[in-house]
Formats: sequence, C-alpha cells, structure tokens
Amino acid sequence: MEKQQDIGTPKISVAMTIAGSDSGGGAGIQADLRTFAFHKVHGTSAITCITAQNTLGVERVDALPPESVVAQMEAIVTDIGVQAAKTGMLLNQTIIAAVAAQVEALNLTNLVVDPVMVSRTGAQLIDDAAIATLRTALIPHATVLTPNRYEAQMLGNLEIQTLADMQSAAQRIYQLGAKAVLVKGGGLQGDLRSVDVWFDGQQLETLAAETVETTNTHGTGCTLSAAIAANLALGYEPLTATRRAKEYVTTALKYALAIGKGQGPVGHFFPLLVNNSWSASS
Ligand SMILES: Nc1ncnc2c1ncn2[C@@H]1O[C@H](COP(=O)(O)OP(=O)(O)O)[C@@H](O)[C@H]1O
Ligand SMILES: Cc1ncc(COP(=O)(O)O)c(N)n1
Repeated sequence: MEKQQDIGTPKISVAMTIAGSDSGGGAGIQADLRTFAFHKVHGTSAITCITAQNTLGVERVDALPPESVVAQMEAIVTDIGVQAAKTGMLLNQTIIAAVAAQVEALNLTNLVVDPVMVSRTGAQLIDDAAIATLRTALIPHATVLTPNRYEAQMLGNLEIQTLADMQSAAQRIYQLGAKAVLVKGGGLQGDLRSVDVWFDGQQLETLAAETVETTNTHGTGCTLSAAIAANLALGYEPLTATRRAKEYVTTALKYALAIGKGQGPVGHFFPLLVNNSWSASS
C-alpha cells in the first residue's frame, strides 16, 4: 500500500528536550513540548526523571536509569534527527555524565543547557558531585547556557544583586566553555526580574522586557530555554533566537494561569486561544 501523503508542512524543524516530567504540567517536559509546538517545531523528548509536583512544590522525584535516557536520545536522533536540543532537570551525576557523553557521541549542535541546579527560591536541587560534572562535562557543549540568579552565583562564584553583578557573572561563567551565557534575572528584585544579560565572548548585551506583575511564574526558565532551542531549530542565530524566546516568555507570563494553591504556570498557548477563537464546533 502506498504511504499516505503528508498533510503537514513539507519541511518541519525538530527539537529535542532532555528533561524531567512535571506532573503539574507547568515546567519540565510538558512546558518544553508546548513551547516547541507553539513555534511550529516538532517536539521530541528524552525523559530523565518523573517528579510528583504541583504549584506548591516537588513531592517526590524518581530518576530513570541513565541507559534509558541515552537510548531515548539515540532513538530520536538516529531516525528523526534534530536541529536543536535543550537540557533541563538532569537530577544526578550519572545522568549528567551519560547525557554529556551522548551529546558528544551523537554530535549534537545547537544545544541549550538550562543548568537546573537551584530553584528560584534558592533551594539546591542537585548534589555537589552532579554540579561538578555539569560544569566540566556538559556546559562546554552548550551553544547557550541559561543559569538563573542562584545558578549563576554558584557557577560564577559571586553574589548577584545588581545589573553590574549579572554582567560580571556572565563574563566569568563564559570561561566554563559555553559559546554564550544568558544570566536570567527572575530571582532578583523589582524590574531586574525581567532583565537578562547575554555574553558570547564579544557582545555583552542587556535583554530587557516588560516586568509582568504575577506570582504565577512556574516554568519560566524551562519555557525560555525551550523557546531558544525552538528558534535555533528554525535557523535563527543564537542571540536572535534568545531575543525571540524572551518575547515569548513575556507573553506567556501575561497569560499565566491562576491554577492550584501556589505558583501557577505560564500560559503557553493562551495567546493563540484568546486571540484566535478556534473551537471544535466552528
Ligand atoms: N515577573 C517577570 N516579568 C517578566 N519577565 C520575567 C519575570 N520573571 C522572570 N522573567 C523572565 O523569565 C525568564 C526566566 O527567568 P528566571 O525566572 O530567572 O528562570 P528560572 O525559572 O530558571 O529561575 C527570564 O527571561 C526572566 O527575565
Ligand atoms: C521537572 C522540572 N524541571 C524543571 C523545573 C524548574 O522549573 P522553572 O522553569 O520554573 O525554573 C521544575 N520545577 N520541574
């Protein structure tokens, strides 16, 4: 029988997320796949761990065996192929080491590394051995590295309070070998919450956006790194991809969802649903 004709776009970009599952649907794999879809990029996923999580926090985390993570990456890349990838929550040293080795073996380029180490509230999420491996084995493969305030403090070994501190951090962290570093401001005070600093060895840029007054910020970091990967997959240069991703996060924050008793998630698809009132019956 003849293969059915594709009805989608003739050429579709593909991105891969290597990250953890968030049962609450606001961060991790769930946020990444929605972000890819919003950008009309086909999303693939290598799941590293399963969190029992909601808007109030993480209750439990179960790691997958590193061999499973590596096999998922291989299955995706050897058949479908990807134009860009991102890493999120990698959880432990063995998974980080396995992912870094597989990134090398599969020759992955256009890699966004979101070094999920410390939550925006300052809680350390992975142990010191894992941080050391992230620093030496994975970060040197990053096209763009996106630490939040606390992660940047650890990676740059300095305190961050001001824009000047963010700039120093970006320059210091760049020495770890990523092609570009974006220090994110969400963990700072006032309007610095919406300011990020970019350094790629030549350009030191301040990326500022409108500050959105909301407590529903769950998933902002995941969404930003996934949107950078989506834009890289679409062929944009890293800095342009990052500027476009930041615009998307700002919009998603404006449509953030007041669900649950804690910090609700950003609204990945709500700009579309509100402005373009498609419904199944129409
Ligand atoms: N209230 C806000 N208004 C606008 N942008 C924000 C706000 N909070 C965070 N951002 C942006 O969201 C992105 C994610 O940053 P951050 O929240 O620091 O990451 P993480 O979730 O990893 O802690 C950054 O681009 C940051 O500037
Ligand atoms: C599975 C998983 N991955 C990542 C995050 C960080 O989320 P944020 O984007 O809010 O920093 C999370 N809470 N859960």
